[in-house]
Order: sequence, then structure tokens, then C-alpha cells
Amino acid sequence: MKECIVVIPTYNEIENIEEIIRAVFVLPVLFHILIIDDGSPDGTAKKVQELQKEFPGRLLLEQRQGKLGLGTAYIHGFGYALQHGYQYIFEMDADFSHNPQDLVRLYQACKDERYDLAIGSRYITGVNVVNWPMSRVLMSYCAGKYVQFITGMPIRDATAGFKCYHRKVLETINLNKIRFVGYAFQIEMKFSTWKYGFKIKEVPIIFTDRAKGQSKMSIKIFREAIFGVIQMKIRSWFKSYNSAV
Ligand SMILES: Nc1nc2c(ncn2[C@@H]2O[C@H](COP(=O)(O)OP(=O)(O)O[C@H]3O[C@H](CO)[C@@H](O)[C@H](O)[C@@H]3O)[C@@H](O)[C@H]2O)c(=O)[nH]1
Repeated sequence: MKECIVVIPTYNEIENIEEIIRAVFVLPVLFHILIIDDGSPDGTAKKVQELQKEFPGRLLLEQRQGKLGLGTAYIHGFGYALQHGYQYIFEMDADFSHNPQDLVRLYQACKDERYDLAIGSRYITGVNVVNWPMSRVLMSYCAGKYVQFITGMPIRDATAGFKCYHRKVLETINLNKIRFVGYAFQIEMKFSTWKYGFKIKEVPIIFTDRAKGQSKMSIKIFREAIFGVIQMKIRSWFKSYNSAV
């Protein structure tokens, strides 16, 4: 069985892609990387194809037609990772808002401490966010509180997108029933993991806003998160919620 794969969704990340790939491949753990690119007009996928010659078998690429959202990109990547036998499956942004070195800490939490899901969390010790506008910090922090209030889930950073899953979590959750595509996707995945009783650890990280390229955050994504949490909670009252078995 293969060990670790980092799934990185990309849309117009030409300014970050090479640097982030190299930053992962110098780490002391043998990570594979799977890029899920949604037809980025800036040529992100072409750059990855060039780099694949340098990292054969270790740098993988899936290309989709058009921008289909971060959530569906991850679902696609999880399917690939499960099918190809990876044991630990990571989520990470391409833009260095997540420090690649923290991948090793997330891995240790799952591998050595035997957690089923490790989350890189910004809100364990205060607010560890660098260079984000105050409006986004507040929105993200309040979103966490709101999710805790509605769902009762004891996770401080509900929208966090830096994670390590043990494969058994992704085998158990019915990925075909995950509905959301933006930040709500991150909340829904944590909620499902928690509902199934898996062991979750929040690992403190520092989140630094991207220096290059642009965020794809939109009002639509924000709205999906606000109303999505309530829908998710209501669906959870029905026994069939997300049942994969
Ligand atoms: N394939 C694909 N990738 C996408 C898409 N939209 C965004 N991405 C990729 O997803 C990553 C995160 O996108 P950003 O647009 O930079 O996200 P953000 O607004 O900074 O949000 C981050 O923080 C949120 C919590 O505050 C997280 O919920 C979110 O997952 C992400 O980590 C980047 O690698 C970006 O290229 C898409 O439609 N398709």
C-alpha cells in the first residue's frame, strides 16, 4: 500500500505551483502530490506536466474541464487516492497560505498518535492568521463559532482546508453524498467525520494569506456556508445521513 498523497486543487496558480511542489518534495517524508486542475487559463496544468518529467510517478495530475469548485476537486482527488491505495490523504492549498512543513506535523498526528483526521487549525491558541484583512479574519472566526453553535461539533476551525485523513475515514463517508463545493464542503467533511465517531485532532498552525495570485472566495461560497450548515444539521436528523454502508 502507498503511504502519503497531498491533494492540491488549482485554479490559476501559475505563480505558486512550481514553488509549492518543490517545497513538498524536499520534506523528510516521501509525499506524492496530486494536482486537480480545473482548466486554469493561465497554464497551471502545462507547468505541472513539465515538472512531471522531473518527478515521475510522484507528481500526478488530473485535469477537469472548467472551474467546478474546490469541493468537487477534492472529492475527485479522494477517489483517485483511495483507488490507488494511499493510506494518508492530505488537503492543502497551492498558495502557501498553508505552510508545507506542517504536512509532517499532520502526518505525525495521524500516524504516530493514531488520529483519524488531523486538522491544521488557526484558532487553538488565539488567532493565528497573518496578513488577512480584518474582515476575513472576523468572518472566518465567527463562522467557526456559528458552526459550533448550530452543529455542536467541538472543532474550533470548522472551515480549515489543511488536513490529513486516514483512508478509512474517506472509505466510510459516502463521498457521493457530499453536496457543498466551497467552504461549506470543508465543514461538511468535518461534520461527517465527527458524526461517524472518528478521532479528530486540531494541530495548531499559522495561516498566512497568499502573496501571489488571487483568492477565489465569492459571495456565493459564503452564502453556501451560512445556509449549508443549517441544511446539514437538519439532514443529520435523518438516519440515512451520509450513510456509506
Ligand atoms: N480545481 C479547483 N481549485 C480551486 C477552485 N477554487 C479554488 N481552488 C484552489 O483551492 C485552493 C484554495 O483557494 P483560495 O481561493 O485561495 O481559497 P481561500 O479563499 O483562501 O480559502 C481557503 O481558506 C478557507 C478557510 O478560511 C478554506 O475553507 C478553503 O478551503 C481554503 O483553504 C487554491 O489552491 C485554489 O487554486 C476550483 O474551482 N477548482
